[in-house]
Amino acid sequence: MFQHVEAYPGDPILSLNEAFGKDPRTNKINLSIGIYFDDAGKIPMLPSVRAAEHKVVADAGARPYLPMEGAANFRTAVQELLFGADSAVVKAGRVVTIQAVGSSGGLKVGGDFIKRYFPTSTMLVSDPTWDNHKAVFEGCGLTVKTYPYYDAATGGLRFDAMIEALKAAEKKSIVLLHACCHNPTGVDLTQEQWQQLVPVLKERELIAFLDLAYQGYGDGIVEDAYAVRLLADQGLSFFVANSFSKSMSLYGERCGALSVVCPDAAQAVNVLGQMKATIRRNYSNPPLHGGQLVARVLSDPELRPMWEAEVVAMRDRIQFMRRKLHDVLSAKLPGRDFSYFLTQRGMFSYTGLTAEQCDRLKEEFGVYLVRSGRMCIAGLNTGNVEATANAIAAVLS
Ligand SMILES: Cc1[nH+]cc(COP(=O)(O)O)c(/C=N/[C@@H](CC(=O)O)C(=O)O)c1O
Repeated sequence: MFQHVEAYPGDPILSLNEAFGKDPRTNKINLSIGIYFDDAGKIPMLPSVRAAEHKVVADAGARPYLPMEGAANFRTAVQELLFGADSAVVKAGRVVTIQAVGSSGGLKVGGDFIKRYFPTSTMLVSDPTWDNHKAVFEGCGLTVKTYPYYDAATGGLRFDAMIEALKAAEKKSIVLLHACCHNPTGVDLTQEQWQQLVPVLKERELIAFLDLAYQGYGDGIVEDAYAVRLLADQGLSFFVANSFSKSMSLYGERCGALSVVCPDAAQAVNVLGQMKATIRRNYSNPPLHGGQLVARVLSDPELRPMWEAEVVAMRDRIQFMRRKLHDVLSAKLPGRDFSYFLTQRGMFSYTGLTAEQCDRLKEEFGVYLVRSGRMCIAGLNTGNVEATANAIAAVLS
């Protein structure tokens, strides 16, 4: 019956993380999956989220289906977080926001919507990009191609090449852009470069699809929404998927959203309607609990500042570990340049380590990086940074 079903090779990130979990070594170090671990190596339950959960559980009652588009309080809170409390596009009724099953669900719903209404459009993603972007959008039936992005020679951005490629892109191409904290490279556009990108998007009638999975891990919660607010202020229509997995440490609660900025309120009504239909065809309606935690944290005057301070602390700890690893490695291998750990931002750094070197790190030292050479800095802590540096020094020597 299923003889033709081929074996699953595993996911480059999630299956590696599962392998880490099964690894019996007590000195193993997980720098693979994009999860924030605290200095004790644990996934935190943020105090603001715990307090919200107490309130939500105290008020909890029946568990009805949510509307296809999700809970109204969640959707409103997301719009304020992404676009700002005084957003003109929100006030004009031009923004559609749906609650999704993680931002992965938002990407999928967005991809299905695009396939139906822009059937000949190509999806352009950065080279490289998050491992699952290509799979999600190809799963929607879209053709996925890349635009130049990462400069392996400098550890930075090939901005000119990126712009040239987008200037040559077919009209109505969809351009996937990481709003901040690029995965896997940690290399972001500057605000000036975002400003230079806008006229190219307009001239070529390109449709931006922003992925904002790490809001707060770059420069700050508001600062990391810069690209979203710039494109909205500049009158562009675009998509933005956002996640609370990392910013609220709610990974397994699957809390994300998809927003679409439309040209006018009338079109927004129909876009919302067809988003609902697309959701119904995918998973019918989103989960209740996690979204209510998010809505409570974002809207509660006591919990919101608590959460914002918690995000600062997570960002600062990652920055501290970036500096620590840079210093320890530089001391061990003085001739090598590890400055990319300091210039790259957010949760990841692109180490330039080969797949074979990553294999050695895992097999010989129990240090897990994604085979692309991506390192999740948030997996580093004061207890494992020396061992990590020793392992990297060994495979580089
Ligand atoms: C850019 C990006 N977008 C979306 C997601 C999915 O987020 P969620 O809201 O939980 O559905 C992730 C997750 N990335 C990490 C985990 C994973 O691969 O699923 C990672 O890159 O390790 C991203 O890195």
